[in-house]
Amino acid sequence: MALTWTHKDRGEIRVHENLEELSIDLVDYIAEISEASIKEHGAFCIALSGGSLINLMGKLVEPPFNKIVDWAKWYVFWADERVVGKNHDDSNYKLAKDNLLSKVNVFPRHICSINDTVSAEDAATEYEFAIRQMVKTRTVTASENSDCPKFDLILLGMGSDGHVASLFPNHPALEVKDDWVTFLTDSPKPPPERITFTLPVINSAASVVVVATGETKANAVHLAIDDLPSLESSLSLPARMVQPSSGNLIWFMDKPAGSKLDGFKFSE
Ligand SMILES: O=C(O)[C@H](O)[C@@H](O)[C@H](O)[C@H](O)COP(=O)(O)O
Repeated sequence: MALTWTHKDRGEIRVHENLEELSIDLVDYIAEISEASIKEHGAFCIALSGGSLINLMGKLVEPPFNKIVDWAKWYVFWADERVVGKNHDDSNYKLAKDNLLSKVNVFPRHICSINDTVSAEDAATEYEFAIRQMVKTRTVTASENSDCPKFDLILLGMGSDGHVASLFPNHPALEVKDDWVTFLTDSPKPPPERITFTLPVINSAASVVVVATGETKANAVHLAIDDLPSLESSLSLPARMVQPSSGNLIWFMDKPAGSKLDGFKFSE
């Protein structure tokens, strides 16, 4: 059974016994937000990240979720993507396609992936243009309190350095405020060339989920969530900068990842 509590500033925290329990809760939440979004505006606009997140979503392709989700109303985006061929093993598109999108009835024309034949800079520019077009046609909702799109759900993984999407500590991409999508050619996590949603876009989402599993993430989870002395809180930790202006923020983690959290330590 998950240990769940709400932090006064940092959203809802769900610490699961194991990955099986986490993955069931995660897909249950995704299905819930999908249904609510479709009811509200006729579509569900979800942005994926790469890494272990996609495997933790695997139960979406199994009963009952594969039957209860209205896949025809899904529009799939990427919160970050490696600038490699879409058939390259490093591609987040390929990861999602092989493990999820090829197994459910999302319409191919509703899958908004990058142009993998251009530079990182051009891929970011073109991706942002594509999203802007979908805001214009009201497929993607516009945020009421920023100049950004309001994705129904942005799913983020988190690195042991506290990066989310392809926003890394102390990287200039963290400072980009006017663009929706930016690019980097020096990612500390290979491959080096990536595009990524900017923080304003992430923080304009209706719901943001951060998934962190394993002992290696425990310190970053602590720094991202707990009340810290001023010195530590001034750290350039991208996961701590995820602060949706009006959306929900939920942290899905297993016990090892949550083991250094103040709330968790006292609950043992
Ligand atoms: O393209 C990427 O590399 C991901 O989007 C990245 O942000 C990932 O989500 C984290 O690095 C966590 O990855 P793991 O869950 O595999 O540790």
